[in-house]
Amino acid sequence: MDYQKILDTIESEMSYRDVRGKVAAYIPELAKVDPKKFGMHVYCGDQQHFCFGDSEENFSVQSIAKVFSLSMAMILMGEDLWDRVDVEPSGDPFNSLTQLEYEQGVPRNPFINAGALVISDILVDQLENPKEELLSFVRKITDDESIDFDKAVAASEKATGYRNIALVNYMKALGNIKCDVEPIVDFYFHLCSLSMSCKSLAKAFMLYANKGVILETGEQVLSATTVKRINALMQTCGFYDEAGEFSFEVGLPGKSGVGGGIVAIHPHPDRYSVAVWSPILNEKGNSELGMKALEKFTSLTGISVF
Ligand SMILES: NC(=O)CC[C@H](N)C(=O)O
Repeated sequence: MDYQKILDTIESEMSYRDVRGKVAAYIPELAKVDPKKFGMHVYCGDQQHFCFGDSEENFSVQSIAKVFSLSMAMILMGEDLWDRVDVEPSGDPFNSLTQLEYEQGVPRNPFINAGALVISDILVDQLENPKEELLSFVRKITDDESIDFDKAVAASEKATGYRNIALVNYMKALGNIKCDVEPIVDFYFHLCSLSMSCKSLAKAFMLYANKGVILETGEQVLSATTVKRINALMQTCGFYDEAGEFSFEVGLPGKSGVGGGIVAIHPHPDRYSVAVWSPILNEKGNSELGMKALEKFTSLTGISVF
């Protein structure tokens, strides 16, 4: 498979000029990002890298990081986790409050904000230094000690994070939050502020394409069952109320973030991970050009899970 040729085709045929959406503005720091940015990176099971454009520039990964916090919570809690958060697509926007009222404060899945906030509560409750341990986990699976939070993005989201603070308060009232609200949202805003590139995301997500084993070292970090569950959740819930559309167009488990990044994986044995970044979002909060680029990628490679 000539991945570089396929990426070159995508780069030459697609542009930010083809899309109409807008860069996320509800987090003021994200509104400053250049909408013209476009990069893509593929990492394969034989450790080959292919890329184009701004693939090595760091951006705010936002909700993509919810996959890392979920992984850590599954290591800590195993199947008991599912008493606190469900595994169903929500069909609602990522920051919605409505389902919580008639579902007694149990979020539909770990990738909507409510679910990721319950996961944050678990990590804050059970870990000595949750932010440091999150960084250690991500640095280890990426083999990159330079990965860090973007403090300006975390502060910007904290200053405007009324909905997320409301979600935690509401779930606390319904008995599904143990810790104080402040440390939970502080952890969550730092989680979302993680700054990574397409290259580092593709490296990190090879773990999920490779049955929980770090490709380069052979270390088993997550069990095969855990990875099966996380990939299933990425497939069914990774794009909120556009999860069906992403499955339909791209056909891979994946996760998006309002920073304009998308990462997707093809599991063992034809393993690859692919990350794309274009900050212009569609109305569902997913990268408009990123989705189109991934649709083209799986059409041209002919490799998707379906
Ligand atoms: N979809 C996203 O990337 C949302 C994450 C963002 N930090 C929020 O809580 O609103």
